[in-house]
Amino acid sequence: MRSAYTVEAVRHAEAQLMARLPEGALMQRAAAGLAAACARVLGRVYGARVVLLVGSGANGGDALFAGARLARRGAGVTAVPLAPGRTHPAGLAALLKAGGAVAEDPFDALAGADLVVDGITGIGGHGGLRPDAVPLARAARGSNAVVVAVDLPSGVEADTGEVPGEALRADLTVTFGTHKPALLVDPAREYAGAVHLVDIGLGGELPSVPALEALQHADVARMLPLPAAESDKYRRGVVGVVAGSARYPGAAVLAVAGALRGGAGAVRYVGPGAAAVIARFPECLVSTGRPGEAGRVQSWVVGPGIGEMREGVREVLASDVPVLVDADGLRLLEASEVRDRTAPTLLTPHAGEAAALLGCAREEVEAGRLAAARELAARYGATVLLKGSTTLVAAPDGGRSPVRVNPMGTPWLATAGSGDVLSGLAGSLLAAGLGARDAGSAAAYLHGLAARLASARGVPLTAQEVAAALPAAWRGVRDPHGDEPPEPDRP
Ligand SMILES: NC(=O)C1=CN([C@@H]2O[C@H](COP(=O)(O)OP(=O)(O)OC[C@H]3O[C@@H](n4cnc5c(N)ncnc54)[C@H](OP(=O)(O)O)[C@@H]3O)[C@@H](O)[C@H]2O)[C@@H](O)CC1
Ligand SMILES: Nc1ncnc2c1ncn2[C@@H]1O[C@H](COP(=O)(O)OP(=O)(O)O)[C@@H](O)[C@H]1O
Ligand SMILES: [K+]
Repeated sequence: MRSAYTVEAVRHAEAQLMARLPEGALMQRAAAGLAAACARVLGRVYGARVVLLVGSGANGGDALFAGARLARRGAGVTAVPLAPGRTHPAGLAALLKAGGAVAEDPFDALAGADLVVDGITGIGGHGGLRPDAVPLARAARGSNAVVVAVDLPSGVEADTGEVPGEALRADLTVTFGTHKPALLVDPAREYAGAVHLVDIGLGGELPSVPALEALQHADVARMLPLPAAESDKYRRGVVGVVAGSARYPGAAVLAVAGALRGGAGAVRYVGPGAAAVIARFPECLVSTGRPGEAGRVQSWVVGPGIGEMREGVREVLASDVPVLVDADGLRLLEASEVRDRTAPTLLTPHAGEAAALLGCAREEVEAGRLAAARELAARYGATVLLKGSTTLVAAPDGGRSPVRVNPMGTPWLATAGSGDVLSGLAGSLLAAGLGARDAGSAAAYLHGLAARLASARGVPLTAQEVAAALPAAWRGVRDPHGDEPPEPDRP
């Protein structure tokens, strides 16, 4: 499990640690890790031209001390102080002593740089880049230099992943002690580039519950249901799928395709797509009546492509088993039908659906995903899986459990019907006995991994191919020697 902590938690942990260490020791650890990462990026330090963008806080101090280390190894290092007179004094002195200098013309320096180090703001920054920093950030991005951000790309909000104004776009972010939410949640995550975590000894001082957590292969492998010797199809769990309509028969097929690969012992399909489903999946139990008449299930999935089937949503929400509501189901539900449930509910909106549920604009959800997921979970008393470039899973427990962020996706998933596959898959995991938070986050993980496998080397994928790659994804997470596939190329 990887985790991310808020600024408050980081500052508290740093204070505890600093109280036991000589003054400046922590910053030296950070600077050493930063300089080593810069040296790896440069390949050859001697003769390299390095420009430091230096803000008024300790983030600038890190940049200056790392610059001093690079200067001692023969790099030509110049600093661009953004708040002259408030530059970290010891850091600046160290840089000058090591042979570095203050840049005479910042834009000339940036134009000729091999490496730019962004030390404008870290966890203390708020409100986006200030006007004087904007042209420098743009010049850095417009140069041929590799841009390395210190702790965070300057201009992003550490705790939320929001980007309120302009921010600096980095190729690599070297972060200290722990990830911060902004490094895992879009839009900020986009600005960070690759992320390298430097251990500065903070681990033991951080609280046991982080703000965010991201599953890894081993975590998912532990959650996935395995049939035991005594299992039969009913004990493994039956998932009921209410999906599709005359207008969208494909949604029924795709949701069932996901459900068949989620570990439940049987899939019951209920709705007008029964003929299409049985033609494609003879292993599915189908009926055309009402959900309440279809026989017992251990979970329901309701919503993909159901059009105006309001009655189906109402009936399923009135049941006493876990329910996943997706797509049209989210439009048709009454908030009280969700809030009054005693069994778990998992809502799986994309940003547009989340905006409709919250009564705000889609852009607002996309700009503040973390806040939107938490707010939805609180308002509906349901677990919320917010889909999109960053998929988040928030539980309705007032922040007691960390929000899960899915590290395993690919923009190739932005293809029609892939959400239907996800809903079936997550519903199947619910039927197999996983809690809503685990079912949602494990499903998003497998779904993302399947998509990465199916789109390997940059091949467009279809929703059916995502479903077909799910067995390979299960195998992948279960393989103790399996490598996690690299992040797909981002445009
Ligand atoms: N604590 C530790 O032990 C360790 C900390 N470490 C490092 O310290 C970093 C945190 O340092 P920090 O607290 O000094 O804040 P920081 O991110 O440098 O920025 C705040 C300064 O910027 C200013 N400012 C604010 N907003 C701004 C904006 N939009 N645009 C421009 N300026 C803006 C604000 O001044 P203002 O002008 O508002 O008075 C303030 O002076 C952390 O990220 C890590 O890198 C490591 O060395 C490990 C040990
Ligand atoms: N830019 C993106 N990057 C990564 N994943 C994405 C992106 N856009 C969409 N997705 C994923 O693709 C799926 C799309 O689901 P959804 O929006 O419900 O589409 P549909 O209704 O067509 O099935 C979700 O799993 C979502 O997280
Ligand atoms: K920075």
